[in-house]
Amino acid sequence: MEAVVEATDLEKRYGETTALSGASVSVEPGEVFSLIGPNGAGKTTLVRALTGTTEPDGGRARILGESPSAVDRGRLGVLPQEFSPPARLSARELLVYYAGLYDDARDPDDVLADVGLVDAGDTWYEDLSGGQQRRVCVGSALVNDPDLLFLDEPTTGIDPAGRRTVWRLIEDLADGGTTVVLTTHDMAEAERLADRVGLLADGTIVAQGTPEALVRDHGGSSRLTVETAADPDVFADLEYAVERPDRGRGRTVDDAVVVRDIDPAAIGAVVDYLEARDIGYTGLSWAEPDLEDVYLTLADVAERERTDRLERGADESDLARAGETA
Ligand SMILES: Nc1ncnc2c1ncn2[C@@H]1O[C@H](COP(=O)(O)OP(=O)(O)OP(=O)(O)O)[C@@H](O)[C@H]1O
Repeated sequence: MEAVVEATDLEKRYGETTALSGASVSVEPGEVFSLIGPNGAGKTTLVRALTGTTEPDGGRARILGESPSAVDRGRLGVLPQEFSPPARLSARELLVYYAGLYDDARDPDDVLADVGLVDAGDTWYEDLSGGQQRRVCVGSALVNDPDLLFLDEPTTGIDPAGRRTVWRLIEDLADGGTTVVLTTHDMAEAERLADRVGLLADGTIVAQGTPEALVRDHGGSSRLTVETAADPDVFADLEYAVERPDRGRGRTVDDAVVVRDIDPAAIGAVVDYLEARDIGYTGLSWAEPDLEDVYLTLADVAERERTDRLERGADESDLARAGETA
């Protein structure tokens, strides 16, 4: 089956900044594909290159079998990260307005219901809460019942209940065959919605796969977190690896330790160990690795590689300068 989204080696530079450095991604019909990655990794730029709002400097992008700028706009839905509709139109009027841009649009009231805003339909956009505003924006990307939907951080600023409304909406769309590409910083969102996840770092996809495969390959081991100020050394006689929790980028916390690769059935033995040695603790929690662990591990590796590259670059230019003056 032909991919609905096909990006090959996309490059994009803004002056000195490289936003995309060979990003390749392929999304199958009906898939929900989530792009995750640190701030500035290039997610929005990739979405913009794929939706025809920015022209890449290199590589090739195709969506729905066409170049992004040539694709039938009636088949495409786009929610940009920054989107400011007219402030003095009500939620309903905005959806009516956007629906009017298409020949065969959905009933705006149905869209209003889908995004959970029937009660706020007559409120001016500027008087809606931030989360309600974002939901109207999500609705505006759906009015044409697109075959392919790009959502750039759709749930940012939306409260937990509203976020679930949007998640269910995306799930229903996917069940109905819509292909969805979404960017998010919410790992629970990616894990719940995405068939596949692509982690973008430094303008390139450093890992992609189903959430399960990514967790298996990069998530590390299960962990038992013990909230204690005790030094990890006091756990030396325990038959498990014990360390301070890593909060990413080399940062650790000092009021907890993590017991690695431990079966839930063995938690009792750890409690016995703590009690026998009179080691004070205020809580215990066990967790399997998840997408957040994958994210923290891979983003950390990418960041270290970037720093190394920058340092090597600085060394090389120092050498070149030294060569010039010699
Ligand atoms: N129009 C622009 N002009 C100049 N630089 C830009 C422009 N758009 C993006 N950039 C730069 O390109 C890089 C990638 O930005 P991009 O917005 O794609 O990242 P992102 O992964 O979406 O980040 P975030 O998670 O913060 O939304 C950043 O360094 C950004 O500053």
